[in-house]
Amino acid sequence: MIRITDLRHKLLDIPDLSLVARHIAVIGPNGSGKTTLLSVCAGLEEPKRGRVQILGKPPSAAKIGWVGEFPDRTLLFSRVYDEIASTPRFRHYPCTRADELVRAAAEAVGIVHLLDKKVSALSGGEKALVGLAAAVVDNPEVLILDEADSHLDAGTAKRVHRIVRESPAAHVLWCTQSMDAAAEADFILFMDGGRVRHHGTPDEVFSALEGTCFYPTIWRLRS
Ligand SMILES: Nc1ncnc2c1ncn2[C@@H]1O[C@H](COP(=O)(O)OP(=O)(O)OP(=O)(O)O)[C@@H](O)[C@H]1O
Repeated sequence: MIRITDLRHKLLDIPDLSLVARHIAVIGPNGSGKTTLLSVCAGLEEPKRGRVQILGKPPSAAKIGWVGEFPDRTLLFSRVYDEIASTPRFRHYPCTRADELVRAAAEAVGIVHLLDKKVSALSGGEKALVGLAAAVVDNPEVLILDEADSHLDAGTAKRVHRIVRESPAAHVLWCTQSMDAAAEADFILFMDGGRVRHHGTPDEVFSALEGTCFYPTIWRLRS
């Protein structure tokens, strides 16, 4: 469970929210607080007031895989292999185990051909895939992705959605501007002005958003 209690931080104002669903999409207009909420849940920002508990622990104690909105700002190593290997190496895994994990993550994300490349030579979408491989390499308890699909072509985005859906993480907290992707989540948070304005299943949330630009295109076409 992800439990939010009396959270006040920057523009966020979320009195009480318990999230038990596995695949949770966070949607809402620009500047509504999605990234801020994900950053607090990932333990990257300490809230001014209130708290977030991830699986009964503070975020800093949970095993979290994080993919930021701007991979250029979050990838630290010059070689793709070293970026994906950073978590197993920080955890002092034996070299052979770290190598197995890196190759399995690269295989799952479809970037084995990039392993020996320099990160600086990659496209934006390739960097996003490297960030995803680095986030899933050591089977995080919770996977948090901030618009990880925004740089990707439609086919690659579909593959990423599948990887994320099939991830063994207890929760995937996923911010996206693709309402069609959000429609496949188990649970949706719709944010506006730092508050959670709607939450529930895709049916519940999107029925409240019918007639707005947040209604999924695939749903509009089928009706
Ligand atoms: N200390 C603060 N107090 C109140 N609001 C703040 C503070 N710091 C930043 N903000 C506002 O928070 C908003 C940024 O929120 P955030 O990046 O979480 O939004 P977002 O929903 O992820 O947006 P986008 O879809 O554009 O990525 C901005 O409008 C910014 O001005």
